[in-house]
Amino acid sequence: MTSQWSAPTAQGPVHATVPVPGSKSITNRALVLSALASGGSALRAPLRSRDTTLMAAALAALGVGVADGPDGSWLVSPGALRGPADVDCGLAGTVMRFLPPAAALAVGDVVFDGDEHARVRPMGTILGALRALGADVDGDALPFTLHGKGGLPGGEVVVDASASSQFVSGLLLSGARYEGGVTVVHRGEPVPSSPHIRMTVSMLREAGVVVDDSVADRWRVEPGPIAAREWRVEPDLSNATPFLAAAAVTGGEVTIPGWPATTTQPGGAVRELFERFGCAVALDERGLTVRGPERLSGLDVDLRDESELTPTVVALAALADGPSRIRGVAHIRGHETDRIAALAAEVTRLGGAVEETDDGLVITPRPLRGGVWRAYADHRMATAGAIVGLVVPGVAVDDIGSTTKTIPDFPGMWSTMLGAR
Ligand SMILES: O=C(O)C1=C[C@@H](OP(=O)(O)O)[C@@H](O)[C@H](O)C1
Ligand SMILES: C=C(OP(=O)(O)O)C(=O)O
Repeated sequence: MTSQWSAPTAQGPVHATVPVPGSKSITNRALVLSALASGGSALRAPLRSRDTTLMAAALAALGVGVADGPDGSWLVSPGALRGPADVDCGLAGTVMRFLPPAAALAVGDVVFDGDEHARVRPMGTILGALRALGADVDGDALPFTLHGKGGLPGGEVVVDASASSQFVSGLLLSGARYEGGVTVVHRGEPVPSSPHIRMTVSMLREAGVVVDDSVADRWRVEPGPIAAREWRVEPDLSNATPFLAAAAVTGGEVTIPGWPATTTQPGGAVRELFERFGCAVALDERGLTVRGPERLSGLDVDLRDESELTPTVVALAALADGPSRIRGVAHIRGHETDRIAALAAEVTRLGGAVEETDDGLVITPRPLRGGVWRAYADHRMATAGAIVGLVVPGVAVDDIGSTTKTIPDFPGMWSTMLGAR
C-alpha cells in the first residue's frame, strides 16, 4: 500500500535532538550470527523495521527461536535449520544476500521471493558462488529455491562483487559453519560499500570466528563455532542523515544522541560530508551535532564507500549554492531502485538540473518548485523528498510508507523534529 504525504515546510531553522533507531546493517548481521551460534544470544536496541522483522521471520521459518525480550530486545535461540520454508525478502538486500548462504545449512527446500522491485536486484553472483561451494540452488534471481542438504563443503570461490558488497558479507557470515570454511576472492571493478565488509569481519571476530582479511580483495573464514553473545546495536547513522540534513538546509542545529565514537558503519563518514557542504559538525557527550550554514556549498565527492548516503547527498546538493558531482556509485542502479535515474528524474521534475553519468550524477542547483516526488518504493528516495520539502513548499512524497523498510515511524519522527524548539 502506498501513502502520499505532504512534506512539511520548515517554518524557520530546525533545532532538535533526534534519537534514531538501531542500525539495519548491524541488526541483520547480529540476527544471522546469533541464529548460527552455539547457544542463545541477545540483541539489545535492535532495529525493528520491515527489513529486520523479515530477517527474524525468515530465521523463525527455518527453525530458529526469535523471541521478544525486555525493552525491545530480541532473544535468539539457534535450532537445527530445516525446510520446507518460504522466505519473504521484501526489498531487503541484507535478507536476500545474507540468508541463502545460511539456508544452505538447512535440510529441505527453502523458497525465496520478495517484492516486485526485489526481483530485479542482482543475485546471480551469490547464487553462483553458493553453487560453486556445493549448494543446490535453482535460478539466478528472486524467486529461487535452495535445496538444502544440511551442510556445505565450502572452500574457495572467486566472485565479481562489484555490484554489491553484500555478496561478500553474505558468504562470510555463514562461512564458519561450512566444512572447509570459506575463502572469497573478488575479481572485477572495485567492491563498493567496503565499510560494510569491515563491519562483517569485525562482527565475526567479536563472535570468536577467525577471519584473515590481510590480502586485498580476499577474505578467509576458518571453520569453527560462532559464539553466542550479547549484541548492542548502534543507532543507524545512515538513517540519521535526513535529520542532520534538516539542520543543514534550514541553517538550524540537529543533534543525534548516542553517536558512537568509532564505528564500522559508513555513516561514520557523515561528519566529513556535512563539513564539506559548509556545516559545522561537533561530536561530544551530547552526540553528533550538525549546524547548518547560511548557504550550502556544492561538492565533488566519491561515495563508493558510503553509497547508501547518495540520496541524502543529492537532496543537499540540489539545494546548495554551487554545482556538485557524485562519483563512484554506478552500482546503486541495483539498489532498491535505479537510484541514479530516480534521483535525476525527481530533482529534474521539480525544476532542478541533473545529469546522469556512468558512475553518478552532476547536479546544478536551480530554484525548485513543489510537486509530487516519487519514492519508487525506496526508503531513501522518500527521505530525500522530505529534505527537499523542508525548503520547497508544496512537495508531496508519493509513498512515505516505503520508509518503514528501515525506520518504523519516519513521518512521526519528522514532525516531532519540526515541532521541537
Ligand atoms: O551490508 C550491508 O548492510 C549493506 C551494504 C551496502 O550494500 P551495497 O554494497 O549493495 O551498496 C549498503 O548500501 C546497504 O544499505 C547495506
Ligand atoms: C541499499 C540499501 O539497502 P539494502 O540493504 O536493501 O541493499 C539501503 O538501505 O540504502
